[in-house]
Amino acid sequence: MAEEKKGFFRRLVSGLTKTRQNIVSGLDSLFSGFSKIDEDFYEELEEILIMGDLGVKATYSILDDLREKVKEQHIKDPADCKQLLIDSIKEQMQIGETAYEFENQKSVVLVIGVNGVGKTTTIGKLAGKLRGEGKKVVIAAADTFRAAAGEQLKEWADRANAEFIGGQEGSDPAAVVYDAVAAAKARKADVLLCDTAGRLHNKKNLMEELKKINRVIEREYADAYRETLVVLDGTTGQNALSQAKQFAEAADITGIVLTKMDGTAKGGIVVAIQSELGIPVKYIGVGESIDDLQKFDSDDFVNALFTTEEHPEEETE
Ligand SMILES: Nc1nc2c(ncn2[C@@H]2O[C@H](COP(=O)(O)OP(=O)(O)OP(=O)(O)O)[C@@H](O)[C@H]2O)c(=O)[nH]1
Repeated sequence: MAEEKKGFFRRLVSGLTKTRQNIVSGLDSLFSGFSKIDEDFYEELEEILIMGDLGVKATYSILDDLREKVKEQHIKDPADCKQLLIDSIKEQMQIGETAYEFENQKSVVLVIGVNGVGKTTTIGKLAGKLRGEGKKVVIAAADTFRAAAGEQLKEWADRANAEFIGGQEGSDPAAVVYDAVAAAKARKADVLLCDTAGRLHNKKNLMEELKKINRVIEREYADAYRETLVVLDGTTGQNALSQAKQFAEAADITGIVLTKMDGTAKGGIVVAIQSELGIPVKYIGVGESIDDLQKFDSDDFVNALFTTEEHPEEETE
């Protein structure tokens, strides 16, 4: 278990290389370049956090908290601020215990996201993870807007050895979910993963579609635990934050999956998303292969971001 956690942290650190270089190299020169903690110091820190995509709101809260800590503890040397800053970022992201109950009981997971964010890949990875734990998984291709999306999803379902239920292009997504629920019941599945639409330019249709799907699940599969995950592309920075806000208006989101965290210098967006929206980031994608989906832990994330080792051998605690 400890070995597993170590490997996991190492992968997280290497996945976050670009984000880490972006934020931490700036901070290192700030901490070593300033001889005292003055307004210029705070101004530069503000700029680094904003450029790192932590978002304006989270940045200001972190700065306020840091100023207070510096004052209370009579800190004079900028270098002594580093740990305080790490603590402030961690505190900013605290939104209570993140629950993964759907993994351990009969459940339906609706996965929402606009095209190209990594929705299909995420469902495939999640299916692979659950199958690895011996769970029975059914995947429903209820995003019937694009036939190619269904084909891709089927490939992932085959790879993960999960049951696949699809529909014709343009068919009713709720009908696909209906069929998938029937299949899940017949096979006594543990988790039903539903790929659903994410056409944000037509929020009213999206809301109607999700409502219809929800009605089918409530009627046909009332005893299943419900989870609604929004998939966001981490490389899109602030745009991901605004997508999350819009989806939160259209559905009861229970968690967020942030993908492509390995390919971006904008990983700081996870701080903005979690602290501004109060919706837990449950998983992050740090690569394209089936085991590149990790449960998100904000303390591990901040530790990985600030680690100075390229290949850490140590666990975080
Ligand atoms: N590096 C990296 N690439 C990812 C990750 N997740 C997804 N991708 C890649 O992003 C691209 C889009 O992923 P898809 O899963 O097809 O995205 P989608 O949201 O289903 O898009 P549509 O099929 O167009 O609806 C693919 O090339 C994936 O391999 C990740 O965590 N890291």
